[in-house]
Amino acid sequence: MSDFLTIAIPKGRILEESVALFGKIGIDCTELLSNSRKLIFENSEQRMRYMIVRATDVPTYVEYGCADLGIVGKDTLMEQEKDLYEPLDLKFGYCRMMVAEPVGLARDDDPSSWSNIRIATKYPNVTEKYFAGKGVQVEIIKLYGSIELAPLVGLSERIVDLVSTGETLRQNGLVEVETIAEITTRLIVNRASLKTKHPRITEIIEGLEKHV
Ligand SMILES: Nc1ncnc2c1ncn2[C@@H]1O[C@H](COP(=O)(O)OP(=O)(O)OP(=O)(O)O)[C@@H](O)[C@H]1O
Ligand SMILES: O=P(O)(O)OC[C@H]1O[C@H](OP(=O)(O)OP(=O)(O)O)[C@H](O)[C@@H]1O
Repeated sequence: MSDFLTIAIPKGRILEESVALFGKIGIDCTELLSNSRKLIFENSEQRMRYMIVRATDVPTYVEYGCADLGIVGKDTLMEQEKDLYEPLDLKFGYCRMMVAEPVGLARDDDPSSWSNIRIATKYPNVTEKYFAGKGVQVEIIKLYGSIELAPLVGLSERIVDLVSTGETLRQNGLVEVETIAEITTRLIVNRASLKTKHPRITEIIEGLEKHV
């Protein structure tokens, strides 16, 4: 079993592109698209295993070595700051991590006036670092989804969240204030696997590199 290479792939919005990308280098994990309740699949001929996990859990499985490789958004990596090797930007899943607020609020670009405001977000660590870097103290309210609701009902003044089409902001009367980071999907590798399974992992990295 230990000579198998295991890849952790996130369910959700980057699943299909991840499966398609691996397909281009001859790694067939289309079983992951089957909507079954099975969480791990094996291809013994190729000595490969694929596991399907929540996007936010991918770094944990890779850090502990349960998966040798993983696919995950840069937003998740920034938030978790785990000790992982991140060799490749896969260039899909593009979005931006933004500060946003209700439209029509007096927009004030002087960060010192932002002190003591409440910010709702799924990304408390990134948010804290970002505002600390500006010398601004904020109160962070951790949420798990539908972040755009928070300023509409008085839970926070601003939000930090991902924006891709901008439709969720628009439909909820919010506007972008500033960009924290541009986000894409990354390949991550367990540091020990990189040594013990070096040839196979290098082959995969070099193969993927040609298709991104
Ligand atoms: N508009 C977007 N909103 C959210 N994520 C996006 C968007 N566009 C691209 N992404 C990328 O897709 C990744 C996975 O998002 P997805 O919505 O599938 O999972 P999640 O709900 O964030 O995670 P989890 O299910 O673990 O809570 C994000 O981490 C981000 O890198
Ligand atoms: O700019 P847009 O294209 O509208 O995309 C942005 C929205 O998509 C994500 O939410 P998701 O769909 O993952 O749901 P969630 O709020 O439950 O996390 C993100 O958190 C925004 O709410």
